Amino acid sequence: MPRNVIVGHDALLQIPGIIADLGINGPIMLLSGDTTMKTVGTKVQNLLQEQGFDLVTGIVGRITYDEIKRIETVVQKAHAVLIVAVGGGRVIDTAKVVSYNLDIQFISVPTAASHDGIASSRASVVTEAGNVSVAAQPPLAIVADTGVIATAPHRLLAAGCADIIANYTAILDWELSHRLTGEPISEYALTLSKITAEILVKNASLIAHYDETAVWIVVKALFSSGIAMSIAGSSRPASGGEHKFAHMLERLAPGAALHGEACGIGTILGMYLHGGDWKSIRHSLRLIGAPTTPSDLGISDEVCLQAVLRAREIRPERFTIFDTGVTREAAEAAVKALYEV
Ligand SMILES: NC(=O)C1=CN([C@@H]2O[C@H](COP(=O)(O)OP(=O)(O)OC[C@H]3O[C@@H](n4cnc5c(N)ncnc54)[C@H](O)[C@@H]3O)[C@@H](O)[C@H]2O)C=CC1
Ligand SMILES: O=C(CO)COP(=O)(O)O
Ligand SMILES: [Zn+2]
Repeated sequence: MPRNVIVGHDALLQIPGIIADLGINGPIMLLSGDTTMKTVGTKVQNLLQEQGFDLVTGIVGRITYDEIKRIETVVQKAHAVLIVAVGGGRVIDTAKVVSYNLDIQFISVPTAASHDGIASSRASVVTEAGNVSVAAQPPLAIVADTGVIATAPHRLLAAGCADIIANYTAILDWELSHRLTGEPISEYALTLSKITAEILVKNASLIAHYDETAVWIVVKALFSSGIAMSIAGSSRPASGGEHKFAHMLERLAPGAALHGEACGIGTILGMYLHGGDWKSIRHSLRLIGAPTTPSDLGISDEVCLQAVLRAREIRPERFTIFDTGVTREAAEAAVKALYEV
C-alpha cells in the first residue's frame, strides 16, 4: 500500500517535501512520456532541481519487455535510488516494473485520470501474445495534482471512468469463474471494486462537468480500484473479459482507442453477453462522454466483432464470459446492440 497519498490543487509542490521526508538519499530518476515530459515532467524536474536534488531524466516509450530492460539500464547507470514517474498509465506501469525488478522505490505522479494503475501493484506489459499482467511494485507515494489533471483532455478522464465502469463486468466474470472453475475469490477485493464502480456511476453527472471536483472524484475511484487489485494480488477485480476484449482490440487496431475507452465498450458487450443491464452501462458511459460504439472510435464493426471473438486468446487462463464459446451470431448481436436506440 502507498505510504503517502496526496490529491489536490498544487499537489506537485509537495513532491520535494515528500522525498525529503522519506529520507531518500541519492540520485533520482524522473521518468516521463514524450508529451508529458514537455509539460508536467519539466515542472517536476524544475521543482526538484531547485531544491538541490540530484536528478536524471528518461523518456518511456511503449511498454514492452525490451523497453523495460532499456529503462532498467538507464536507472542502473544513473545509480538512482528512487524513481519519480510523471505521466499516463504506460509511464507509471513501466516505473512499477523497473522499480520492482531493481528493488528500489517509486512515486506515482499521474498526469491524467485515465487508468486505475495509479496505485495498483500490477503492470500490463505488451507482448506478441497480447497484454500480460505482471507483478510490480506499488508506489511508495502518489501525488495527484487535480489542477494539472483537469487541464488534460477530457477524453482521458472519460477513459479513466470507463476503466472503473469495467469493474462491473470484471466482477461478474470473476464470480462466473468461481462458480464454474472453482477459481478462488477475494470478497474484500470484489466488494471494494464493486463499490468503487457504483460510487463513480452515482457521481456521473458531476463528472460530466469536467472540473477539479470531477477529477477529485475520479482519482479517488482509480486509487480505490488499484487497492482492490493490490488486495487480490492480481488485476482480477478490475480486469475481466472486457479487458481481454480491449487488449485484443489494441492488437487489431493499434492506437484507435485509449485503454479505458476500449474497456468501456468491452463492458457494454460483456454485460450484454452476461444478460445483464448493458443499457445502464452504456448510459453512464454516454453521460461521462466516453465512446460506446466502434464508429465513435473510427473503427469498423468487423474489427470490433473480431475482438469479441478473439478476446479469449488474451490471457487464456483468465476465464470470462468471452471464454464461453461465443458464436459469430452472438457476437454480431452484441455489436449491433451497441447502436440500439
Ligand atoms: N497496472 C494497472 O493496474 C493498469 C494499467 N493500465 C495500463 O495503462 C495504460 C493506459 O493508460 P493511459 O494513461 O490511457 O495511456 P498512456 O500512458 O498511453 O497515455 C495516453 C495518452 O495521454 C497523454 N497524456 C497523459 N497525460 C496528459 C496530459 N496531462 N495532457 C495531455 N496529454 C496527456 C499521453 O501522452 C498519451 O498520449 C495501458 O498500458 C494499460 O494497460 C491501465 C489500467 C490499470
Ligand atoms: O487494466 C487493468 C485494470 O483496469 C489491469 O490490466 P490487465 O488487464 O493487463 O490485467
Ligand atoms: Zn484497465
